[in-house]
Amino acid sequence: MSDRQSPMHGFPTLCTPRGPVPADAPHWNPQRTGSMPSHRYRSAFDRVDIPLTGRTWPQARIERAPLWVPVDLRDGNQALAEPMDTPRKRRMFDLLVAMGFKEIEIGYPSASRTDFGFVRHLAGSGAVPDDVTVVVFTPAKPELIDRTFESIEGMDRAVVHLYIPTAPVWREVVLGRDRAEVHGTVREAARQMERLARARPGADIRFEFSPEVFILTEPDFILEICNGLTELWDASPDRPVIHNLPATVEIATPNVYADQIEYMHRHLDRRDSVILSVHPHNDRGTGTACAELAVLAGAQRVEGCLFGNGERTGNVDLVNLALNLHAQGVDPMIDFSDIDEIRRTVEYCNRLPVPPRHPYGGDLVYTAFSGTHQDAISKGLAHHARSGSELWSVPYLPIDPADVGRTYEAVIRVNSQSGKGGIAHLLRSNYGVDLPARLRADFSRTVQTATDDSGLEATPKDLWELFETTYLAPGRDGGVALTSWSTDRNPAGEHRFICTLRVDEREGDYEGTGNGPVSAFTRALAAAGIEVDVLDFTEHATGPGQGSPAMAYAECRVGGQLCWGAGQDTSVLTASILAVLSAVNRTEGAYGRPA
Ligand SMILES: CC(=O)SCCNC(=O)CCNC(=O)[C@H](O)C(C)(C)COP(=O)(O)OP(=O)(O)OC[C@H]1O[C@@H](n2cnc3c(N)ncnc32)[C@H](O)[C@@H]1OP(=O)(O)O
Ligand SMILES: CC(C)C(=O)C(=O)O
Repeated sequence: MSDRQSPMHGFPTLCTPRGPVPADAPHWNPQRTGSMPSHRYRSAFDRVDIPLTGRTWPQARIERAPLWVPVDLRDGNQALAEPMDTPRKRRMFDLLVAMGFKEIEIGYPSASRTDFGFVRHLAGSGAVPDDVTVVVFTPAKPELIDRTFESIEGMDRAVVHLYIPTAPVWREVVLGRDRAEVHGTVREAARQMERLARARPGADIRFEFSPEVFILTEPDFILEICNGLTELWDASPDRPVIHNLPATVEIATPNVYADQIEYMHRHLDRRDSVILSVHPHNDRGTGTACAELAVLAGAQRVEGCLFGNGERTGNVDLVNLALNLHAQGVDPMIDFSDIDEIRRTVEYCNRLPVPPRHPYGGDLVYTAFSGTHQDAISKGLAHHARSGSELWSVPYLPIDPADVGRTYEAVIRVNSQSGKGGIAHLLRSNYGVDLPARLRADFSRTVQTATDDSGLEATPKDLWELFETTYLAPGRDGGVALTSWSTDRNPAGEHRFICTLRVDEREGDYEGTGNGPVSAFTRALAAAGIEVDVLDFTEHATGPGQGSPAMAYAECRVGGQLCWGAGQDTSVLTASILAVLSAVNRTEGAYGRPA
């Protein structure tokens, strides 16, 4: 293909390996330009410098779950208009324990009486299992560090989490201190923590440090402070320090965060004595990607919140992250077997709703409305059931909804975008009604007209009622009705159908013979002047056991027109007769239905 014929002809690439598109690059995009004041912002590459060469994270794979640390009770809580009270905090804490989290940040005890009170409540309640460690958060202020240690008095174990702003704008504008002064404050705070911990020889108190807005801080300054703390706290493999590197406010594409984490992973001292932790937020909507790439780059611990609550657009969503691993065949080490109960508890504690499209937990995430998706899911589920394989590969469903306690009922829902596959699936799974292939197409036209008219979703009950009025009712009370009937069979095997038929209010007695009761019935109809050919006929039981009603379907040619009918009865023969009668009565312009 010559360059001229290429569909890409005239479209310059939008990025270069080293920087932005040159200013003199041709304008190719026909949309309106210059309507947004984008010149007021700088590229992340002009704000951060990462001296990483030979990055390895793009080739890595996540093979084990990192240590997940929920911060719902601290970072999540500080973002709520109405912070959690002690009962709500306790509900959240108990949920996190029940799900299997082993390290849980429980608050900022020096911030408020409520936070302090909750830590004291946990200290005295016996609610912290032996294999769970709580984390308490403190700024680098002496009186607040004292108060933080007061809050954990009597606890066997805890992580005390120190933070300080380190990024240039925060140093200069918020703290009003230079690098040396910030470093000095951190060291003072760290020494105080060490003293206070040493004064409690019976307790296992470990330390965590977060340089706030790590992603905007000079890498050499981060290393200076973190390596200084590793030494000062004398971290060892038995008593590692946690260095938590937050993307406090996301500013760049996730690959940039990955580079920043890999750089730290390679340059932090006493690496075997450091737990490298990350704390992404979601300002660009890429918190999950940042956390995943950070783990590829060497992070071992991830802080986040359930369903992504947290400051502004939220902390990274631990449900999303952990179930992403599950969907890749990696055990997330957290129990999501009743995701709806988890969601209800989180909604109660945060007083915030989880949106219906939220990954893995939203109301609609295992639901298909559109016809082709429904068809594929329905076939996929049936294939999966037949195959007996444990491996999940059902189209459009990244995980088995049953893994998170969802049923298949909500997977397929019908509206005007739906097709015959989904409709048939709902009738089969809810009512045991297994429509023959051509009847599916016939009925789906009726459903589409109804849902187009109403603009609403049709529930399985709505579908059943529509099926009943469309196919079953005409067999029972149409223009042609059976007042009474009986069948018998002579010794030669020939069937006889004897009946009283009411045709348009006139009653008469008729009889027909054939090689089966249904063909004998069509002869009786012919005797009454109604010409019927049965072209296709099927029947099945609608449930297990002898008493379950039978459903029969008949595709008939009635006076030259093709028409489907259906009948239901505990007797297969009665269901079959009703199906033929339904087709007769459904024929346009014939015996009741207007043309
Ligand atoms: C990114 C994060 O999530 S950080 C955590 C943020 N969380 C919260 O703020 C929730 C709880 N906080 C609070 O309840 C209050 O901020 C308190 C009680 C802790 C402190 O309240 P106040 O004493 O009124 O101070 P205020 O909230 O205005 O804090 C700002 C002061 O702390 C300083 N500061 C901010 N962070 C830190 C820190 N990590 N270490 C030391 N000083 C800090 C600021 O420079 C400012 O100092 P200044 O008063 O000398 O200008
Ligand atoms: C201080 C840290 C842990 C934090 O909450 C953040 O940066 O978002």
